Amino acid sequence: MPRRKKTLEANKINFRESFASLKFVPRFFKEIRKVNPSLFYANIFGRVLNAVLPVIMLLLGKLIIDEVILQIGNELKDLDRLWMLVAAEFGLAILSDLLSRGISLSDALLGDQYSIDTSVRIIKKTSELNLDQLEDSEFYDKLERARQQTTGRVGLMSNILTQGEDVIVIISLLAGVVAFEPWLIILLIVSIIPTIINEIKFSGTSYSLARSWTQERRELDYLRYAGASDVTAKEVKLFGLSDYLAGRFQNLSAKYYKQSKSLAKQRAGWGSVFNIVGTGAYYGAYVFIIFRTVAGIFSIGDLTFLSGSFNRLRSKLQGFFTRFTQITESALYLQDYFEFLDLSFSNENSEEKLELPKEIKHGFEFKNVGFKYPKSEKWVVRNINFHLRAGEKLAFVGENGAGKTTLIKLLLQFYEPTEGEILLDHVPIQKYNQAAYQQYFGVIFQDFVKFELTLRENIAMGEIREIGNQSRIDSAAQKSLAQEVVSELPLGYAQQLGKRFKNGKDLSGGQWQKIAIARAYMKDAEVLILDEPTSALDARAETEAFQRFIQLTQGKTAVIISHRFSTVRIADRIMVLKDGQVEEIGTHQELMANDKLYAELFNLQAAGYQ
Ligand SMILES: Nc1ncnc2c1ncn2[C@@H]1O[C@H](COP(=O)(O)OP(=O)(O)OP(=O)(O)O)[C@@H](O)[C@H]1O
Repeated sequence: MPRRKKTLEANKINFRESFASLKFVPRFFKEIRKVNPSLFYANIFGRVLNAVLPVIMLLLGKLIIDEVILQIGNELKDLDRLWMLVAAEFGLAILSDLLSRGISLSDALLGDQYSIDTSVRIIKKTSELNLDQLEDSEFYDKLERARQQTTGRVGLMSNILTQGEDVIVIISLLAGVVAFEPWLIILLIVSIIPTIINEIKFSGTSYSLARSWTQERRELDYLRYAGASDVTAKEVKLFGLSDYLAGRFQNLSAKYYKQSKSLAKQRAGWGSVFNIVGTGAYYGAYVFIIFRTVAGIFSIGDLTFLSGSFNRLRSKLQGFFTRFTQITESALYLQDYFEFLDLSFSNENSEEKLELPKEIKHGFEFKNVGFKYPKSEKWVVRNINFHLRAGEKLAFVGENGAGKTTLIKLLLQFYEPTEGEILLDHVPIQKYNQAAYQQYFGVIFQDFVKFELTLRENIAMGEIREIGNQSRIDSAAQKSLAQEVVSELPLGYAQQLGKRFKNGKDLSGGQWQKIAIARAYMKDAEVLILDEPTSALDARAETEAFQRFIQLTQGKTAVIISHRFSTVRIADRIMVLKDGQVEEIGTHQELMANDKLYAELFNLQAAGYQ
C-alpha cells in the first residue's frame, strides 16, 4: 500500500516533537487536581512515602543478614536487635502493600472522574462550534483523537506520577550504591544506554500510526454502524448488504493490522537485542561485587544490598525510560485534546456585540447574498435579495437542491455569506452576539433529531429549562397535535421513545413530526422556522397543523419550507427559488396571476389531486 506508507511517513512524529508535547502536562495535572483536590494530594503523598520504602527495606535486609552472621559467630546469642530489624521490615512490607493498593485505587477513581469531566467538556465544546467547523472532516479527525484522550489517556496520570515516584526511588538507591562503590555507576550507565537508544528510536511511532489512521478508523466505526445498527438493519437485510459491508470492514482492518504488526515486531526485535546488552552489563556488575565479597572487602550483607540495589536501579531506570516514551505518546493525544478545547469559532471576535431588539420592527433583509459551502467552488445561492417583514409568514418553495435550507442556515448564522449581507432591523446580523441571536429562533429542520429519550424530554428540548413546567409542555403538545400521540402511549409523557433502550416505543414518521413541532411551540421564540416539518403528516393533519400554526403564531415572524402547495398558499407571501436564485416573490394570488414557475408547479400539483 504505497499511499498508506506515504501518509505514515508524513505523520511521523520525531523524538523532539514528542518531547515538546510534554508542555501540556502541567495543564493536564491542573485539570485533574480540579476534579478532586483531596484525592489528588492524598495520591501524591502516598507515592512519595512509597518511593522511599525500597531503599530502607534493602538497607534493613543488609542489616538483618549482617546481624545473622554476627550472631552465628557469637557464643552468647543476643537476638533482640535481630527481631527488631525483622519486625521493622515486616511492618514496612505491610505498609508498602497498603500504599500500593491505595495508590492504585485513587488512580482509578481520579481516572474515572477525569474521564467523565473530559467527555462533558467535549460535548459542551462541540456545541459551541460553528457548523462549518462541524462539517469539516479535519475537524472530525481532531474530535476523534480528542475523544480517544477521554478513554485511553487515563493511564497517563498514573504513569507520570509513577515516574516522579521512581525518580525518588532511583535517587535514594543511587545514593546507597555510590556510598559503597562509586564505580558501579559506570556499569549502571552502560546497562541502561541500550534502553535509551531503543526508546528514542521508537518514540512517537505508535501515535504516528494511530494518527495516520484517524480517518480510516472513523470509516471503520461508520462501517460497523452501517452493518450493525437498528437504523440500517432493514436495508442491510433487504439488499443483502451484510457481506459487502463486513468485507469492506475486514479489508480496511487487515491493512491496519499489517502495519501495527510490523511496528510491534520491530519494537519487540530491537527490544530483545538491546536487552541482551543491558543484561550483560548487569552481570558484569554482579561478578564485580562477588569478587570484592570473596576478597573480603564487602560483607555478605553488602553483597545482597548492592546486587539487590543494582538490579532494582537497572529495572527502575529501564522502566523510567520506557515509561517516558509512553508518556510522550500519551501527551501527543493530550495535545489533540487541548487543541480541540482551544478551538475558537470564527464569529467570536473581540468586537462589542449589540443587544437584540426586544421586538422586531423592520424584519430581516438579505442583500445580494451569495454563498459557497466551505471547500466548494459552487455558488449554492447567489444574488439573493428579499425582505422578511416583521410578523410576516413567508414560505420558500423550489425544487430539491434549490437552496432553501441553505438560506435558513445563513439566516441562523450557521454560516457567513460568501458575499452580501443579512440585516436584522437594519443591523448586520454578525453584530449581535451569536448565541443570543440563535436563541431568537425556534427551528424545526427537516432532519430534526429523534432523541431516544422520554417523550417529555423530546418536547421539552425546545426550552429545556422548562422541563418541569407541565402546563407548558401540555400546551405545546396540544398546539402541535402531539397530544394524540401522548394519549396513545401507555406511559404518556414518561414513555421512553426509540428502540435502543429497554421498554422504548418507536413512533411513526408523522408522530415524530408532531413531537418535533411541539418543540417549536415549547420555545416562545421571536422567529419560527419550519423546514418541511409536515412532510410525513397525512393530508388532513398537515392542513390542520398549518392552519393552527398560522393562528397560534399571529404577530410572529415565520419562514415555512414545504413542497405542498396547499400548505404554502396559506402563507402571507411565497418566495420561489430556482437554481440558487429568487425566481418570484409575492402572495399566492399575485404569483398565480404572474403565471410563471409558481403557477406552473401549483397547477401541476393540483392536477395530480383531480
Ligand atoms: N454542508 C454542505 N456542504 C456542501 N454542499 C452542500 C451542503 N449542504 C447542502 N449543500 C448543497 O447545496 C445545495 C442546496 O442545498 P439545500 O439543502 O439548501 O437545498 P434545498 O432547496 O433545501 O433542497 P431540498 O428541497 O431537497 O431540501 C445542494 O446542491 C446541496 O448539494
